[in-house]
Amino acid sequence: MLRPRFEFKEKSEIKVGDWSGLEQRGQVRKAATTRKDGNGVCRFSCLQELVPADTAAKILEYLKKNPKLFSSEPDSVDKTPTFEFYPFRDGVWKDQELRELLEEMLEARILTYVRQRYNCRFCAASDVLVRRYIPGERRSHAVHFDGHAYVTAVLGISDPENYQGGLYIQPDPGVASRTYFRIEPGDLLVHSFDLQHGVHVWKGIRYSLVFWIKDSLQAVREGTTPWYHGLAEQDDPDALYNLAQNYEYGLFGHRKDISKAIELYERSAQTGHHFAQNNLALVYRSLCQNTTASESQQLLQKSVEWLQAAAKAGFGMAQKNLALAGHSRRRAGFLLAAFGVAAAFAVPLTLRPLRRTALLGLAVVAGRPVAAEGPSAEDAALLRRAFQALAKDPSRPGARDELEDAEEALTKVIEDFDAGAGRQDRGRIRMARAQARIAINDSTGGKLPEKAEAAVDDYTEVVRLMEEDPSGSEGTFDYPNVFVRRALAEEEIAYGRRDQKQWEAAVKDYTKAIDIWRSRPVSETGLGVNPLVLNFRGNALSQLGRFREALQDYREATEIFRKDNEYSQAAVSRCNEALALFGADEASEAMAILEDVSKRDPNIADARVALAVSYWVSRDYSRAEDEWRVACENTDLGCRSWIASFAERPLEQSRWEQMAITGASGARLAEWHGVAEAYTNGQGLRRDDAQAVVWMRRAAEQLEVEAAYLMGELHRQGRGVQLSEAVKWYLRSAEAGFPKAQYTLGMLYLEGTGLPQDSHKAEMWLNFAARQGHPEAKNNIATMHAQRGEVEEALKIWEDLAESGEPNAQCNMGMAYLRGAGRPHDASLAAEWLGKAAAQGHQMALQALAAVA
Ligand SMILES: O=C(O)CCC(=O)C(=O)O
Ligand SMILES: [Fe+2]
Repeated sequence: MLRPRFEFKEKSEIKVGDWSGLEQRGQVRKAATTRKDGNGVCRFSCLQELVPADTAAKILEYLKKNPKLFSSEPDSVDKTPTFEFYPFRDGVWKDQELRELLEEMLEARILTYVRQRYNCRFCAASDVLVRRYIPGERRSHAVHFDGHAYVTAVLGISDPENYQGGLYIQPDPGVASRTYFRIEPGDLLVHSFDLQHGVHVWKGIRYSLVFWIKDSLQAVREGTTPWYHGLAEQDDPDALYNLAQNYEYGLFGHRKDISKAIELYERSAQTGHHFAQNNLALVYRSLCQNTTASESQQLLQKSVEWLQAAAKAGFGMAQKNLALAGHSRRRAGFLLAAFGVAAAFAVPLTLRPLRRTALLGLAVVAGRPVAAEGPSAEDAALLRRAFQALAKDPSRPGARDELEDAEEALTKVIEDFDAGAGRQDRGRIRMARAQARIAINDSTGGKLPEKAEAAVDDYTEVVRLMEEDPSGSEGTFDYPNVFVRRALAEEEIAYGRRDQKQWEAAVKDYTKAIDIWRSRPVSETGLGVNPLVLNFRGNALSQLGRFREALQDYREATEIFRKDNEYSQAAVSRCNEALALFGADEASEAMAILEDVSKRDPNIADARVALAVSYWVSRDYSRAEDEWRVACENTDLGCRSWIASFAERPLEQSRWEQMAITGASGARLAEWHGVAEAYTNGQGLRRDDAQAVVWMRRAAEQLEVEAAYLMGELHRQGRGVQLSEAVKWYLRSAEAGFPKAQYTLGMLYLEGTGLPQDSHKAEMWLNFAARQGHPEAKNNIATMHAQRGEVEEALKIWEDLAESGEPNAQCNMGMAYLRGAGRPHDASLAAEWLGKAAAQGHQMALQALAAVA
């Protein structure tokens, strides 16, 4: 494909020291300008063969011969490896070979030219670095400014015939304004700190050599950026932005000073600087944590407004952040992790259990069984299919048959495999069967409560397995989750059989989970009590008429949601609180809360629904209908049937009255519970999701590699992206070198989900991800080696992973030493590794350790 190329219009002969040749000059207008910033153009130039082409060739040869020079340390910005190498750092040469090739060139030509052109007599080089872009590794450097360098010079060393794309400039916020430079080996491209640029190598191999130059030797020595101060005073938008960043992070000799950063970002953002707008939005958002609820709301408002400004201008990074804005860490991870029933399908079910199942069969070191026989090939295939069925949308046509097959298959695997399997694996398969059973019940609209009962039995068995070894299970995140899932299954029985006792069982299980969360310091797990589960317990307590206790749960949930800036979730909790207040005969307080909620956030359908019910009961039909209408504009949840019930007013009146405030609130709450649950499962938030998808897609279309990956994740979270589209974006992101996308794509090929099953491609992508340090990909690759009897390769990877603390790998190392498989037998090393794995709750290691002792 042809990428638009930047064409230099001005060309002239110049002399630089002993060199004379062609200087090409170009310029672009900047997106953000002020009157005082030198009329808003950015100039740059390219010197043809300033460095002899054969020197460039020698450099390239040296780099290709020494791939180890490149660091695979993660980038501070996107956390994927940088693949950069610094032969010259902070003014000091580190690599003799390149010094010999470059030192003279740097002094006599590069710096001489820069001093001339940029009118800075004392310019000095601070760093020289090499970047490489090769297949499987990162292929892009997102659009940016070189904030730490006054001037940057890029020396071409790869033949542009050997790659597509490369270094581009992007004058506007949007990707459409991108044009690529063609840089021949030996050519030097020179630009200043205010050039918006990036790199995307579409195909082939590219190495580049970058010189970072500061305006004085002192700035090099001290690692500072003095040129911004004067420019910022003149309101130069780029200087303001770069300086703000220095204050935000405490970089380049600046002490960290958030208010200073905000002041500078604001000034830059006002001029239309989309980077400043984006960063400012993120700073505002991060400040929410330490303020009161109302201040938080204001900050969030400002944050979203700036993101919208930049996103609407077409800036991909801001579009991605805007898509993420409604969903903080707790919501995204927490909500999905905590649910059984409907959200179970939103959890990235496919990959995790599959990885485990892969490991199940592969729990071998050197081809020998560790603690268990793997499942037979037939059973492994059954497992795979069952997990695939579970990962799909349960409301699709034909789901029920597939789910029943899955239940049957999992039952068979349990029968075949249980005796030999480790405790964790037995637990996993039962969790999956319980999920299948719940899904079957759900697919009939709750008409098969016996399936929910059978699921409860599965969860009970999982609890038993976990409790066989409390030290191993208490530490895992799964343990409280099993109780939550069992409670949700009990609720299904309660509905299906109208069995009040089941509500008590559910309360008990929620309590167990909540108590476990409470007993764990937040500093350790980073999670604390799941506020959604507090809501669930509140609902179950309400079902039992224990409104006072329910109130406490709802109020605590509200507090937690507010701390997390989850205002719409907090509003749902407050609606619940209001309903419990009705139940407790505190109608006026309840109404006050509902009115407050709907005033603050008119889009919270929950409050409208509750208000409608209240008005209805007080026979104020027209206000009731108004509230309903607004509610229905915000959710299509059951609205049609409810709207219909308005039409049959006389008939339905008694039903509403039954649900009424002073009457049998149980029934009303049951109805309500359905609404609330649908909300927390994300269905009621469809509008937000739609927005998120729209912005995320735009960002992905701008080749934001993370946004492309996140499009796939939105599919997995069941948030409005089709599998076929998700696969397309995973592929794009993976091809651009994003490790998480490479891993996911590998797993999709392995499973044959959304793509034809292909184990070669699977291994290729997993390998790319593994080479970039993705731990789960490394683990899977090691397992694949072990399966093929390539013991040494497997152990090399496991050793590395084990040292970084990965428990599976630690267990495998322990077993290798224990068995003398691939490593000399060594009981003490074996005990050491097994002990480390066991300390992290690794079941197999615990068993092996017990056997050793
Ligand atoms: O690879 C290149 O040509 C330049 C990379 C770049 O922009 C940077 O490292 O800041
Ligand atoms: Fe750069």
